Amino acid sequence: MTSLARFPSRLMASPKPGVASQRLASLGRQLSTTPPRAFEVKKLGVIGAGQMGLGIALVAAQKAQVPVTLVDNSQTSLDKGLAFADKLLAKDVSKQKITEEVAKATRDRLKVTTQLSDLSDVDMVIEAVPEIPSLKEQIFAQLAQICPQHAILATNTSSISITKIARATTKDATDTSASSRVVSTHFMNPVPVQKGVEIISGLQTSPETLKAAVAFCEKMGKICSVSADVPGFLANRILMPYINEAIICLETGVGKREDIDNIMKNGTNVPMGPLTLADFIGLDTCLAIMETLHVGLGDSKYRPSVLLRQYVDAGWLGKKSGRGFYEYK
Ligand SMILES: NC(=O)c1ccc[n+]([C@@H]2O[C@H](COP(=O)([O-])OP(=O)(O)OC[C@H]3O[C@@H](n4cnc5c(N)ncnc54)[C@H](O)[C@@H]3O)[C@@H](O)[C@H]2O)c1
Repeated sequence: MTSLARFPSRLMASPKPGVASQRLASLGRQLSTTPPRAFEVKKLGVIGAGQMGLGIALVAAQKAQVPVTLVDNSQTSLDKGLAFADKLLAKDVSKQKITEEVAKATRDRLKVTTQLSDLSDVDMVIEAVPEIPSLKEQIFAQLAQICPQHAILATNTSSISITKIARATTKDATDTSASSRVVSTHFMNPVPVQKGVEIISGLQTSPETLKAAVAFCEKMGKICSVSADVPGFLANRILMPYINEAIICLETGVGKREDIDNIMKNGTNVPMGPLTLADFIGLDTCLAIMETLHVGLGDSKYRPSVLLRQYVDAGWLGKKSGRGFYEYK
């Protein structure tokens, strides 16, 4: 049996990938006209127990009601993540949003491990490790070996090329057996609250993989938007230059941090100002996305603010490190 013959044809990439816009239009047509396939995610793996991974694992366990294996290479992150999950579930019970039975069933579906090899029996994996291209590529190369040959391999990247991440699954670019199953499910922060998910296909991604990703996110109660694999996709192509400009305003003395946040919060009806939002997202993540936009689109208008880089150099990463543009206990 050839390596390709082992894989269901429904998960193979189209042999003739077109330009991003043509592909997006064609995927949109297929999404609306092709009947759903029988692919079902019965078990999920999530990699990275940070703010995004934990949220994805929790919502999948609660809303999609699937068992979740949560992997992190740091036991401290796993302990912290589970403690946070307990806190969120207890809060929902106390507010009568869910019953104690639902909270217990959700918690029982979460299993944690430090071993990536424990993902050998999942139908889908969602990776949420830091926004470092080489780290994601290294993980996807391993996932292609570890996960079952039908498993959807999704990344929560904010801005890195899905095509490039998919490329890391194989040394033979003509073998799309694993790369056709790579897709991006870009959840918004905080995952339990934000409804939107951006779904992005790489050049190798099969339409069936895209559909399966959309179906699972919908099962998690999310509303999907499909965008093309260009740096920043849709959400961060629009959001990050806004945050970066706010930081440049702080850097160049156009306004104080409170004034910058207050005018945007009270003037555009958003729940928080851009500097608070940057702290919430993580300044390292913001810098990584701006760098991807700057390099990937080759336009100086995406140059990261010098102050943003300095804050990251200082380890002032926002809420998660206790200090960013504001101080946190
Ligand atoms: N923070 C946001 O608002 C936001 C929003 C959407 C998407 N994202 C994206 O989600 C991803 C994760 O972001 P985050 O904010 O949750 O980061 P985070 O720093 O909060 O968490 C990352 C986790 O990954 C773990 N990790 C690091 N290396 C690992 C490895 N080799 N194997 C397993 N686990 C490893 C870390 O221990 C940590 O727990 C990034 O790609 C980011 O761009 C972030």
